[in-house]
Amino acid sequence: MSGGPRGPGRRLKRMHSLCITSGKGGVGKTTLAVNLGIAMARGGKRVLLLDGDMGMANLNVQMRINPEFTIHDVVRGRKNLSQIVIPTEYGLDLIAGGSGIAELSELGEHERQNVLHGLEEIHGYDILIIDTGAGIGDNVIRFILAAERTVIVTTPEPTSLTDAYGIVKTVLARRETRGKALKLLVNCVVSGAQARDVAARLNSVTSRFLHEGLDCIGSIPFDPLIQKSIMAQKPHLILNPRAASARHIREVATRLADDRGIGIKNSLGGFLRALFGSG
Ligand SMILES: Nc1ncnc2c1ncn2[C@@H]1O[C@H](COP(=O)(O)OP(=O)(O)OP(=O)(O)O)[C@@H](O)[C@H]1O
Repeated sequence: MSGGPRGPGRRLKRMHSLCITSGKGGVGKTTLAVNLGIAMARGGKRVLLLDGDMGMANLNVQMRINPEFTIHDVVRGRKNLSQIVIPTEYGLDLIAGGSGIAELSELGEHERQNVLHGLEEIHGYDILIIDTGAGIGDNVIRFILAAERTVIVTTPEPTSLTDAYGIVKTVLARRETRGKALKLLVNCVVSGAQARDVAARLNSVTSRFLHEGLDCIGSIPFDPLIQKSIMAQKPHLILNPRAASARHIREVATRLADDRGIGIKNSLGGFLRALFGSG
C-alpha cells in the first residue's frame, strides 16, 4: 500500500529531493529511479516518485500502472496534486508527469496556484525522487536547480560519458547550481574495475576543465535480469532481490537515503516553488 501518509494531523517533515538524470537517453535512469525508490521505501523511507520526463514518461509503464490523471490535470485545475498521487504496491507513491511537466516551467499565477493548492495534504514524505528526461533541456535544468541532490547516470560507453560531461558542464555553468550535490552513478558495468576507471576518468576531466570533482556514488553491473524485469513490467528488486545488481542498487539507495550534511530546506511546496522560479 501507499508509503505516503496524507491528511491533517501528521507531523510536518522536511523532504529531501533527489533528481535522477543523464546526458544521454536510454542509460537506465528510469529503471534506477524505480528500483532505488523501492529500495529506500523498503529501508523505511517514505518515497514519492515524480515522473519528470515529459517526452517519454515511462515510470508508470515499468511498474505496470496506468495513471488516470497527470500533472496536466493539476495545471488545468481539474485535480489537486494530492488527488493524482498514485499509491503503488511497492511501498512508494507516484506522480505521473507527462506533457504537464513542460507546462510547469511556464505557468501563469492562476495555474501556479492550481499546482500549489491542496499541497498540505501530501506532506510526510522523506524523499522526492524525480526521474527527468535526458539531456540539457530547460526542464531538466530546472529540476536539477530545484532539487538538493542530483545523480547523473552514465554507462561506460564513450557517447554516454561525453554526454554526462556535457550535463555537468551545463549545470556548473549556472551560478545557482554551485554547491549543489552532483553525483555520478555508473550503470551497466562489467566489473568494479571498469566502474572505477569510468568514474576516475570523468572526475579527472571535470576537475581539470570545470575545476570541480565529480564523486561517484556507486555502480550497477550489467544484468540481463534487469532487461527481463522491464519486459515483465515488474521492478527488478521485486523479481530478483538476490541478484548482485539488486544488492548494488540497495547499497546506492542506502548512501542516497542518508541525508546527513545536505542541509535540507525543502518541503514539496518549497520544491515546486523553486521549480517555478518563485522562491
Ligand atoms: N544494469 C543494467 N543491465 C542491463 N540492462 C539495463 C541495466 N540498466 C538498464 N538496462 C536496460 O536499459 C534500457 C533503458 O533503460 P531505461 O528506460 O531505464 O533508461 P532511461 O535512461 O530512463 O531511458 P530514457 O532516456 O528513454 O528515459 C532498458 O531496457 C533496461 O532494461
